[in-house]
Amino acid sequence: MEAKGCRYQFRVVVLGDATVGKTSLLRRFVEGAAGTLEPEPEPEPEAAPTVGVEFYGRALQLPAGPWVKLQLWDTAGQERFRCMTRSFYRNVVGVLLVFDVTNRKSFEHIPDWHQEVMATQGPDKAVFLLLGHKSDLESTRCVSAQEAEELAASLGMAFMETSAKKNCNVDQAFQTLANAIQQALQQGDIRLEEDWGGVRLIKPQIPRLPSRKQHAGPCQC
Ligand SMILES: Nc1nc2c(ncn2[C@@H]2O[C@H](COP(=O)(O)OP(=O)(O)OP(=O)(O)O)[C@@H](O)[C@H]2O)c(=O)[nH]1
Repeated sequence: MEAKGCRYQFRVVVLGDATVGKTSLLRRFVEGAAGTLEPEPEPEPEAAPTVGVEFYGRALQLPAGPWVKLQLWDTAGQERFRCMTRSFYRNVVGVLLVFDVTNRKSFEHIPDWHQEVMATQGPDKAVFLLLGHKSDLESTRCVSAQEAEELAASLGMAFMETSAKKNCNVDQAFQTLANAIQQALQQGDIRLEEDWGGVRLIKPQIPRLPSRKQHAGPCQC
């Protein structure tokens, strides 16, 4: 992950039901940055379910100027891993809540995911963004953008639609979340705290000058 020149590290968790596309979204975002020659690589059709938590990273430049390092935690959507994934909620500043626009149940579970994080973190610690994923599957869609927007508004967050398959809005989603975190920091809604890993300030590395021989000054004898 590019760290040079980064001023902050934001820790972000991606949550949502199994198979909504969390891993594909993250991979698209991270691998997109590596400059692949294929403009539209297909998400792996037989993508294996995430076991526990996996980590990704990418640096982003904020419109205000500074670079941020995004540390991204991909969680397993399956219920049997919930105990493990829950332990990661406290130390995040950003949460992407993902549902699949063709899977009604995954949309209905969004308030539960939101509540899980709130119960661990308390209010005002994290910035949330709701994502309706697989927007390329228009013919089998069963959640409209309007009702998703209404849910997002009722939970106090923004909403976007994404597709890893078509590479639609993927970078924009992470950029939107990072900008909102930066604004919350600037306005003092989120504060840096020593024992909290959500936001870390990255101190610029000052190059060490070669040590010079110490002169003891004029001889005293
Ligand atoms: N059509 C379409 N399919 C997608 C998209 N993103 C992911 N998929 C497919 O959805 C399935 C599940 O994707 P994953 O990324 O493994 O989903 P997940 O949410 O990480 O799943 P868990 O690890 O079990 O929680 C795979 O078959 C992907 O190829 C997308 O944008 N469009």
